Amino acid sequence: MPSQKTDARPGPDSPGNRPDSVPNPLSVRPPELTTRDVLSRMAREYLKPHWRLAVTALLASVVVAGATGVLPLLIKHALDNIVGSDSWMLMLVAAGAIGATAVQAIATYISKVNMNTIGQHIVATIQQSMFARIVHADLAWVSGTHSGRFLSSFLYDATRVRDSITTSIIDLGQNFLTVLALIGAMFYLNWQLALMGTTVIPVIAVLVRQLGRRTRKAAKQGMEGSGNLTAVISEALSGIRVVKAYDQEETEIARTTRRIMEVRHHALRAMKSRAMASPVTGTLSGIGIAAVIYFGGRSVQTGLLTIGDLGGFLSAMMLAYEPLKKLANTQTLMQEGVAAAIRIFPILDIRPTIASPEGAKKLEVANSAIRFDNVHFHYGDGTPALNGIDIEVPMGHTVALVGPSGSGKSTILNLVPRFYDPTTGRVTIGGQDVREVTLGSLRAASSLVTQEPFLFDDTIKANIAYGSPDATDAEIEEAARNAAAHEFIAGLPRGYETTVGEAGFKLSGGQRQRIAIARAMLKNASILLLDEATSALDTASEMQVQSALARLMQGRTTLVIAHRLSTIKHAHNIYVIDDGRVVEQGSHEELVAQGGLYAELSRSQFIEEPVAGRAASDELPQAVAGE
Ligand SMILES: Nc1ncnc2c1ncn2[C@@H]1O[C@H](COP(=O)(O)OP(=O)(O)OP(=O)(O)O)[C@@H](O)[C@H]1O
Repeated sequence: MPSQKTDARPGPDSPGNRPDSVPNPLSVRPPELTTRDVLSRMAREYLKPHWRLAVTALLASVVVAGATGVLPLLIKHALDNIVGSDSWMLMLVAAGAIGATAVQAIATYISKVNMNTIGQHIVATIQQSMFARIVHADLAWVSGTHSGRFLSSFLYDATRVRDSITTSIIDLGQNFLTVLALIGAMFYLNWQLALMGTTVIPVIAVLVRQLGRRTRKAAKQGMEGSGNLTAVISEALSGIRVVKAYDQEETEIARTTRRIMEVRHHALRAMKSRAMASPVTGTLSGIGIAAVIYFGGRSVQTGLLTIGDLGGFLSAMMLAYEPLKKLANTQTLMQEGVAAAIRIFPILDIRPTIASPEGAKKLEVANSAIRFDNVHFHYGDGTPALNGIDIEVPMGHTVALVGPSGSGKSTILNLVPRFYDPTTGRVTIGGQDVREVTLGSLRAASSLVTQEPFLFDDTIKANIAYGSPDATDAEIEEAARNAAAHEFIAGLPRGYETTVGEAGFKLSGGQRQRIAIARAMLKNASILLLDEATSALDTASEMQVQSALARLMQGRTTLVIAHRLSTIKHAHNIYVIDDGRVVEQGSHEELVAQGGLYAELSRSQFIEEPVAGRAASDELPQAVAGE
């Protein structure tokens, strides 16, 4: 489980002070891919697995196109036979028209159902693989990106990719073939008129291509805007208490409104260039039809064409108008899909650097002693956090990390389960480099209890059993008893089946802590990583949490970040960290006697504690050390 503290780090949380736009790794990547690259990758990854459905849809499209292409010829015969008064032939032509439209309807149904089936598979596949990539990605990458942006990619970008793939098959396939069949019919009826009527098509193609480019740009900006919008909304909602406490509702509304307006602006631009496709196609087709009416009409008058030829020809042109318009829209829709895919691909391409090396063995936990050997570490942005750390936690011992805020304590803790890897130096457990064992066995060997434990929106039972899916009810209850949580859980209306609500909101801080301790109890790992709670629990609650922790520490190799020195007086060893270095180490008494940083911290806390009403917790250190 990622440390809450680390995740919460980006950005100060004082409202009104934040930049309007948080850097977004999803948009920072330059879109160096061409439309062709994107389309061929989309086809390879999403269409290929469903090629049978796609081929059936395409065959159905050929039938639709063929049946549509026959209609102008039937109209020609109908008109010629009206003039020639052949009622038998007329009936036959009418029957033919019914047959052609019926075939067209059935084939359209088949192609639509197939393509929509593919479309749903595509969305599900994209969302599934995106989520898997994000969950497996390095913590540094995930915590550097606002979750709202992932949500926007999940919800909007994935469906846009689906739409562009399904549309390109239906429209490019069916409409293109239909237009082709109708052009064929025109040439069959009269090639000179056909040449005249189709000269507008290349002009339409060029103009529509231009519009497609504009749509893609607007769509890309719109998607980035949607990402920013989901980010600000989810941030405002998750920090709603701070928003209210600082009376910043209006600021948040204004910030979100700016984002909404931005999205609206881009959506309108995309819509306008998309909407332009229809009038462009319509006007140019109209010019073509007008030319055919005039010159075709003249040919009928001079006897070069029959009335059927002209009627059939005009109906072919009219029938071509709708698919031509859709074909024009396809270009813009496809460009929206390309823009969405360009945002999705970087997520799908994430390869975690923190992973099990090939052929790695499982961690042997018979000896769970932890060692940090000359560990240096800096974060991705270059911030040096650790400068040559040497720490030893003998098996079964409790070692505490103490130091001013920002000195590097959490960073040290995060290196044990490999949330991050040292820049140089190494971390070992029982002599095994943590980078050389399987990640699964490493994470299974340790339990992490954070300052503000995260609870899922699920039952208390499921929260305790998180990470121990095979635990029986009796084991869950035993863990809760050891964590001093059973009593309050049993007092809840639905006991262990009570849902804790979004992020455990309905429970008190101390109760949440004890559920997290029960979770760690149940996991029963030999290493315990503890970021001690600083939140002001009331004295009774704090005593319960502390005694639960003391039981949890018993017999485990424990590395604890101590914010309150009274609780670690009896730790086996205390390391004082300052500016990413170990500046002092020893027992509480030794460190106090040294008169250094620890003694200073100790003095300041001694002065503050009675004020904070925490005198009672001084009774606890013996229990906390688990001795
Ligand atoms: N994700 C991060 N990206 C960049 N810098 C970070 C990140 N997390 C921590 N830092 C920086 O690394 C240094 C050490 O931070 P760390 O959280 O380890 O300190 P800490 O001793 O645990 O502080 P505190 O007691 O306030 O929790 C600080 O300068 C901090 O600003």
